[in-house]
Amino acid sequence: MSNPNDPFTEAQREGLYRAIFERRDVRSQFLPDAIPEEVLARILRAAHHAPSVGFMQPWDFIVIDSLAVREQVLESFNEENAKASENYTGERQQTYRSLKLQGILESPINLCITCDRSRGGPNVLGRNSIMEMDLFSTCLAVQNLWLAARAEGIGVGWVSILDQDVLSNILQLPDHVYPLAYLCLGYVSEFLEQPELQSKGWRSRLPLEDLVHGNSWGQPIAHRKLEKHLAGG
Ligand SMILES: Cc1cc2c(cc1C)N(C[C@H](O)[C@H](O)[C@H](O)COP(=O)(O)O)c1[nH]c(=O)[nH]c(=O)c1N2
Repeated sequence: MSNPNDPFTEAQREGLYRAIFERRDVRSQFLPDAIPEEVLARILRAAHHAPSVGFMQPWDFIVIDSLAVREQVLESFNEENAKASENYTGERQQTYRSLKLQGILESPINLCITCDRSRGGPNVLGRNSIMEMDLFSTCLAVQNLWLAARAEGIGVGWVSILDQDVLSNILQLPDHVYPLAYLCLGYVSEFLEQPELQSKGWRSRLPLEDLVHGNSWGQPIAHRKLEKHLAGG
């Protein structure tokens, strides 16, 4: 049992922040190398230790290595991606079409993290007014997995350009189970230094100092001397 007054050592803190800042969404850099079972088990355990509303633990993890299943998912991606590209015109559309937004076949494992909306019965502590809390909890499992994978040298890419009903059908999910995150996992040739959407000129990181407000929307926080520490994104 760890002592609550026992802070992490500097090296432990650095490791945690390294995972946070060097985590990337991966789609172009996957290697075909298999992920050892014990490593996969470790990152799944990290996901399972996420916080959840009422300790509901609404997640399941569908580990997909079947090429046939992945090809069906890719077909849904291609359809939805073609529609998405129609949201843009001109140069922006060309840039959109040049982006690689999934690594479904290149990665050795796909993982669907689902949210069982009925787990624990109809009354879940903390999910009485805001019913989406189970979905938010499942997102935290995704983030835990993403960070643990980074620490293991494994890249993760989230593919959301999918029709969720088609995906549910492919994976034969029951009605009360929501396919929250479709992820591609694998070792990588490199972790990019910055988000691929930034390096490809699609969108940049916003300045953190513009996003932190004092007391109410738009109020400066200068009086807290916090502002000078926020510069640098
Ligand atoms: C809920 C959700 C859904 C998606 C994503 C992320 C999240 C959180 N991202 C990845 C996204 O583009 C990426 O996280 C940002 O561009 C920031 O880059 P890094 O994750 O820091 O590398 C993503 N990327 C992609 O290529 N195809 C996709 O369908 C999606 N979908």
